[in-house]
Amino acid sequence: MNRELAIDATGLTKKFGDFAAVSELSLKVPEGQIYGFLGPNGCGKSTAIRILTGLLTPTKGSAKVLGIEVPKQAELLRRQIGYMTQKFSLYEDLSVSENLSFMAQIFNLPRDLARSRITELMDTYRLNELANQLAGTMSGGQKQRLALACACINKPKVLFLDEPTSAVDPQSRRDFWEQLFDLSEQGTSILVTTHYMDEAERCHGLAIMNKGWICADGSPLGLMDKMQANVIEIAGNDLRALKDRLTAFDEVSSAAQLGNRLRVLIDKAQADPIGFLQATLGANEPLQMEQVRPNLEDVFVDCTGKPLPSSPVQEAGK
Ligand SMILES: Nc1ncnc2c1ncn2[C@@H]1O[C@H](COP(=O)(O)OP(=O)(O)OP(=O)(O)O)[C@@H](O)[C@H]1O
Repeated sequence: MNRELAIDATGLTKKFGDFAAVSELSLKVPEGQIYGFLGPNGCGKSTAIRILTGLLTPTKGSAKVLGIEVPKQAELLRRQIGYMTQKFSLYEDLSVSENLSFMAQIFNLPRDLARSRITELMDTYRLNELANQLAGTMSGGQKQRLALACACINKPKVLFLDEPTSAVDPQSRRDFWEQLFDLSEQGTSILVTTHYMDEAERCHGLAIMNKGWICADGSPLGLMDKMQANVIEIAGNDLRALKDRLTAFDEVSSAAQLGNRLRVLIDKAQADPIGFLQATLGANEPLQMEQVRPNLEDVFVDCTGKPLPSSPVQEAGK
């Protein structure tokens, strides 16, 4: 095992009956990095995380997290990781300090150590003034801070965060990411699922999943550079009709309106995308076209709109 990898998964597959929720997933997360896990709803991100945390047994494949094999050594691993799920994993009828004390008990922290750790976490995550408030009465942002504090009670070396920012405002999300970078600097490796492209851009590395398969993996900049489509923005009138016309062509993988512009993804096999569009639309249309830099949303749309690889697992299950 390469000790510089916090997560090292190869060929993980999870089937529920005949349905493969995760197919041949390989994922390498270097120690200390924040790795983003993206993909459409239902593509298998949470299932993959549940396998990596040792909560779910894969149908096929193996993974090592911190050098510990899952699911074989799941109990050993659980003491060294933190897991925050998308539905806040808090006890709503317990106060802030009671939630933290309860987590400390689950991890069998000695009483003195628990006390000092809880004090430290209440300071770090600005929970002191809320110590006696019931978790169920807190705002989304406050609950999120408490959930992160709870997930960190055992000073985890790897943190798994499943859509941790789905219920919080932009400022709270920003603060949350600053806290993740503090943790990363202290050596914690983080795998975080998100549907927000601004969050994805902050990650050191990204894996994008589609229908159980990883369809792209790399740094945000690397993924944008490698994208298999050029991006053209078209300004003009009647963009809804234009969109319908363009998406009928195989070369156009996506067209989406942004204000008074249409953002069009055109297969890189077309060496001259603007020339292609002009020829396609005819010379008498007064349209302004400009080739622009791809962003991560383009990468996401391009990658999740592609056909899936043929799956030996799915074929075997037929
Ligand atoms: N225990 C289960 N039994 C049967 N099917 C399941 C089970 N758990 C997950 N699935 C299915 O596996 C697929 C992947 O689900 P998963 O929750 O991993 O997706 P996700 O990428 O995390 O989605 P989201 O972004 O919406 O949270 C879905 O089709 C889901 O219905």
